[in-house]
Amino acid sequence: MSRMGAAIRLLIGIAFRVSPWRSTVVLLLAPLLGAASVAQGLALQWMVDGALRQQVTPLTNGAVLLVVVTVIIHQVTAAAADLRTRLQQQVGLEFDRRLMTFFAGRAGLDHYHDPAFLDAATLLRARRGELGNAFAAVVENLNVLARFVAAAVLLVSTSPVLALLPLVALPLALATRRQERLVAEAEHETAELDRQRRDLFSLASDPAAARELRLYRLTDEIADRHRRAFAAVHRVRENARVRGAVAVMLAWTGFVAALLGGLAITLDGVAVGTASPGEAVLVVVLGTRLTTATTSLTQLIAWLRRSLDTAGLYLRLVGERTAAATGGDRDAPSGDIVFEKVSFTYPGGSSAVLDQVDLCLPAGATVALVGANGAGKSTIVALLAGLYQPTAGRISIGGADLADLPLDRWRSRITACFQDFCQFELLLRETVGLGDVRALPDSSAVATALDLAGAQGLVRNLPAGLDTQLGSALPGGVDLSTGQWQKLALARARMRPDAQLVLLDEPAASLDPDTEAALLARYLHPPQQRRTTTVVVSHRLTTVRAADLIVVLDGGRVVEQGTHDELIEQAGRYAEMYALQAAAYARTSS
Ligand SMILES: Nc1ncnc2c1ncn2[C@@H]1O[C@H](COP(=O)(O)OP(=O)(O)OP(=O)(O)O)[C@@H](O)[C@H]1O
Repeated sequence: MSRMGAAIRLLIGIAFRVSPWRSTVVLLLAPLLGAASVAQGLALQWMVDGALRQQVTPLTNGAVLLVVVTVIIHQVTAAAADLRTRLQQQVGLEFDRRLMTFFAGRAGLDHYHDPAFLDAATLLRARRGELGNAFAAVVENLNVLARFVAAAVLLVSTSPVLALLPLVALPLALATRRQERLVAEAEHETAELDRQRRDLFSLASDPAAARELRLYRLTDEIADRHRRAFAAVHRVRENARVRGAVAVMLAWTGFVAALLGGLAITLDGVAVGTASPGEAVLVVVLGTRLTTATTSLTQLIAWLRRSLDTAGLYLRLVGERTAAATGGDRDAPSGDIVFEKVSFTYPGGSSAVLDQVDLCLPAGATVALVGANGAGKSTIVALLAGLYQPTAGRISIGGADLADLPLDRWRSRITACFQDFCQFELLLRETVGLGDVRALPDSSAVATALDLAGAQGLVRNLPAGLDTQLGSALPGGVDLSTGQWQKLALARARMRPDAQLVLLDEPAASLDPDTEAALLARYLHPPQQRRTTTVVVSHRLTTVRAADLIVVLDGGRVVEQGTHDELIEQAGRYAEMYALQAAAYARTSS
């Protein structure tokens, strides 16, 4: 109940924040309209009794009341619905804004490893449209509640026994509530399977997978898995719906029986003269109203419950995981970046992928991280970017613990080209300029960044130069090769020329050898600029041999480090890998 209360408070709070006056009007009008509709029954009672007793005053009063109430209800309902729809959209928009900030604004990536988070996030993404409607559900329920109360009050004035009639709706409401709860539980229970089903759908419709799906003829296999996942999800959810429906049906039977009983009592009263024919009309009208109100109530309660469940999901997801504090304005001091006994296990992982790493990245140096697949190179890059926190040990920058530095400030001092860089399908100038949002409108900064990344030639060949729309799915959009996208990602990383730390994770994986050589020459033999520390992850040892420091990782440990010459001299792991690569290169080029 307290969760429901919190969800209602959240919805009403947001509505008042986005539009106080609309919220006030909508929340006041809903119960007023509900109560006013019952007055139509009263008007009919006056008219019938007035006509039978041949009294003009009650007849006229009844007629006037009926006309006025009907017109007011009609006009005001239309206006209130308009206001409510607009408010509903505003509330939905506010939830979308909050969710985007929540998902994209979280400091690290830990939550993406948490299955419970992923399930809740998938459910919330799929049902987020309901958050705006949830406010409407609250309003409509207020309206129906007012109709019930007003009907009960009027029925008491006729016969106290009849006042019990609205109470018969209670089991119906409870049964409907139970059905919704069962369905919601089934949805939570099957959330993971449903997420897998959606992933399969995305896989089948994702252009990135299109080639392999066709080549390996996987479409049927994927469709089959999707169908099986759907059937399993549907079975559980349908089962819950049917179990709930049985109770709802029984409650309806009870309600209809009570309604007929109430009518019989009143008609009996008319027959023996203890009730007027007008009162019988009132009971018929209110009984009909009660039936329609109950029908709406069952639907509305279902709607309300589901909406509140979605709002509760939002509260659980967002409320319990407030974004890590990134406040403060302390910059990282300049100086060496030092790993002291750093160990790391991915959230939910069972074994350490970095094991007591001791490492010094000298300020201003270019450091190459090399090693076999899975050695831990990208994990070191992720820790340096503050995307994860070490499980043990500490990373310091110029002596200051990275864990104590405001993450936003630290991130503003670094720049990166990640292994799985993002293909922002925007105007080319924006795709690059996003590397420093403040400089986004600055064409010369974008041009310099492109130049530094060796991507000016690419821009010259595009129809609208910097203003070319990227992404073939967009009208007039141009798609690029993976290597060209990578050049733009590298240019993006050049938008912060005064960065303290540059992270390049396989920056040349998609580049041709000439471009790669030219690119790495810029990083490995930087001009006078020695304030920037550069970390390059690469498998191509011939291209990183000029680095100031080469760090060899194996199984999450640093096994060797030194300059190229020193490592060759040591005749260890690096020398062995280097010799193998050089021999392979000599074979392929001869
Ligand atoms: N997101 C993740 N969740 C869980 N484990 C991960 C994740 N990313 C990497 N790992 C594990 O951490 C280990 C180190 O991975 P990492 O990506 O750092 O290696 P790498 O040296 O960069 O490899 P590669 O050369 O293949 O890019 C691997 O064993 C991998 O299975």
